[in-house]
Amino acid sequence: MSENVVEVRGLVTRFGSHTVHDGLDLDLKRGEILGVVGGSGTGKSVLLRTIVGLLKPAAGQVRVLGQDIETLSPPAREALERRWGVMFQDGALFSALNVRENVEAPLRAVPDLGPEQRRALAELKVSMAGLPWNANDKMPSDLSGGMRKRAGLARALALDPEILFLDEPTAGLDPIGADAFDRLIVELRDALDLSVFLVTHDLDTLHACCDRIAVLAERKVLATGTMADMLKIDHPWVHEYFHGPRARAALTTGRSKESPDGNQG
Ligand SMILES: Nc1ncnc2c1ncn2[C@@H]1O[C@H](COP(=O)(O)OP(=O)(O)OP(=O)(O)O)[C@@H](O)[C@H]1O
Repeated sequence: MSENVVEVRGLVTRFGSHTVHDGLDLDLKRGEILGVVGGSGTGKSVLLRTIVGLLKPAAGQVRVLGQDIETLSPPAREALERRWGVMFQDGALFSALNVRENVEAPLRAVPDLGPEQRRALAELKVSMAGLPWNANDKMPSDLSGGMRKRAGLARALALDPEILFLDEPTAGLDPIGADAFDRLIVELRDALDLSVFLVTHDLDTLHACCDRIAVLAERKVLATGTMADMLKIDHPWVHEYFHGPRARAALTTGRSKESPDGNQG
């Protein structure tokens, strides 16, 4: 039986009187890429932010790598937080730091790591994220959208995480850049034994990367399963999403899991 690296049980999240999740259950299994989909405003990003401890649930439990972040002492919480990396939608880079310095930022929390080692590790992650060597010295404002996302990914990989959280990694990328990013995610999962929680609207990404899909609707996870399972679900939004014109286009022209390795975008 595969181990769950994230377990969400009976989650309730609220902003004032607005209930976003009401009794939501979800698992992320070790080694899988889980695609989290749902209509706009269904709470995909809020779920991600709650799992990584940036938002406090109103009720329910979130366990990551077997631990409930809410119950941990500050040092234990920091130690747990180092075991995952998060890539936010816009890369969330520090605008006053160059790419290398952005990736070095989380490494500053590691004791006994000197400046030279920190620099070398950061440059390694920049290269693993598929950026050219000369990107290290560039400022975020000098990067294309795709390069900013890769820099955000490099920073998420800085501490050798076990879990990678990605919020809409291909949003705003052209199809070739998005295709390359999908392949990079799969390559990194395979090479680094990552478990990946991937929020997306991109049907091509679901086809190309995801082992399982979780659909958020009606304030909970309405269904989880493979793409084949999703195609059988008789719920109006799920049916429209997975059988609509864009879904058909993704099926016929989309990025297949079996595609040969590509270039960076
Ligand atoms: N900090 C906040 N304060 C108040 N409401 C919030 C806050 N963050 C999110 N919300 C609300 O929670 C709901 C879920 O937001 P969330 O960003 O998780 O949606 P989403 O599913 O990721 O949407 P999208 O696909 O459009 O990115 C929305 O109604 C949003 O307005």
